[in-house]
Amino acid sequence: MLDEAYVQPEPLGVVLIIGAWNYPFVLTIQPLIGAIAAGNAVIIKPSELSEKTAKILAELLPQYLDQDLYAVINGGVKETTELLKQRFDHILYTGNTAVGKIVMEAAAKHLTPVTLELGGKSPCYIDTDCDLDIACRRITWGKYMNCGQTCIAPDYVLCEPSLQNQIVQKIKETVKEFYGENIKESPDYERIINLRHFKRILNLLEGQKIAFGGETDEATRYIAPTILTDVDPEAKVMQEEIFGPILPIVPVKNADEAIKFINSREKPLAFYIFSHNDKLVRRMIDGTSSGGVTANDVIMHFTLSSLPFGGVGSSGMGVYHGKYTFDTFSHQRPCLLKSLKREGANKLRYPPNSQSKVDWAKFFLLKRFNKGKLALLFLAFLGVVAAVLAKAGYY
Ligand SMILES: NC(=O)C1=CN([C@@H]2O[C@H](COP(=O)(O)OP(=O)(O)OC[C@H]3O[C@@H](n4cnc5c(N)ncnc54)[C@H](O)[C@@H]3O)[C@@H](O)[C@H]2O)C=CC1
Ligand SMILES: CCCCCCCCCCCC(=O)O
Repeated sequence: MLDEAYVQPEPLGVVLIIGAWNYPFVLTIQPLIGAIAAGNAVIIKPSELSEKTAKILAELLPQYLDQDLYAVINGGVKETTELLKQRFDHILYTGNTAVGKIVMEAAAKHLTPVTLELGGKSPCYIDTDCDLDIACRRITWGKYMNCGQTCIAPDYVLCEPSLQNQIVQKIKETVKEFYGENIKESPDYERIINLRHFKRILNLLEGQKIAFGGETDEATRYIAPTILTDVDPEAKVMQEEIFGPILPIVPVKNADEAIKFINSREKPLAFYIFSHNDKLVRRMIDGTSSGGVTANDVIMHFTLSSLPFGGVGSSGMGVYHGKYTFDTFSHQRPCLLKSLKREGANKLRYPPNSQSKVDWAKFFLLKRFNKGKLALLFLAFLGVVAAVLAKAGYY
């Protein structure tokens, strides 16, 4: 009661931020802002795949930030491997799970804490009690934005079989509304980052029932917005994160089967539920685990700086965004400031021990938690009297 207790955040030291290519600016600058706010020095390693952004970051940042404290290092696997041999005070890595393990292993050698922003297959459940027009419009936006190369894009849809054809029809109409008759010509429809990823995504289409889309062009790395129906949970397209504009629909009997389906797989980065039924939404949230959730929309939880963003299990560890970025890059140092006075009150914890000391300790430490409201009030009153007496110098 008479001491001062507080938490003082302190900078960790030197932070390494390793970014990914799909949103190359935001995925480096957003953590950088929090790391600076928390008082750290930072090394940024942008993705070599988005080479133009990497180059611009290396050109621009030194013009605005102290070069001794904030450095941009560009390079690929060789350079990053070399960087990871150094001792950092925190590493925030965004990218695929396999490399996440490499980063964590390298960090472990120096006991460096890590935040791993990884990926996964984010499911999207559409309930029968739902405004399908709105649901499909929002899903179309979140799935085909950046050509499906978004870590929290809805990876696949789970719904009752009766909804499948309606969903295909409505997404088809929305694609036309968003990108026009000739999607290839739309300035709003992107391309796949490189040939390796283009071929990887094409490979996922093999043997699948294409209900919409499916057109591709290797020369421009174009893959049309595509929907697959009646997808077998064992199919290749259901084994890895798609990270491209392909939306498989896996029919399930009901919400319970959807929950079981989700829980039988690795924990996803995001989970989306579309339903008018609030109870069902809560039940599905309670019955599953994922990095984050948005109900009746997709992607949007990422945009709230009041919410922590991050994965769980194989979709990552640790969180950032808003104040959470500051916390991630700080040590929360608990401080208790006592005075050298009032030594009498401390006798209770010093030897020699006695039953009466134990009884008093129990009274102060344990019993107060078991008291009713009146007793608590009385204890609070006693506390105030004790404090006043102590202040007045009687203690
Ligand atoms: N949780 C999140 O916030 C986000 C997660 N992602 C996930 O990232 C994945 C896509 O990114 P990637 O293709 O991995 O991006 P990437 O190929 O750009 O790699 C990410 C970073 O890891 C570095 N790297 C690659 N191989 C390495 C190695 N062997 N050793 C050390 N460093 C290495 C790269 O230089 C790059 O800076 C998807 O799974 C996606 O879901 C993407 C964006 C956001
Ligand atoms: C108001 C609309 C704002 C849309 C922002 C979308 C940002 C998506 C970033 C997803 C994260 C990622 O894949 O790296």
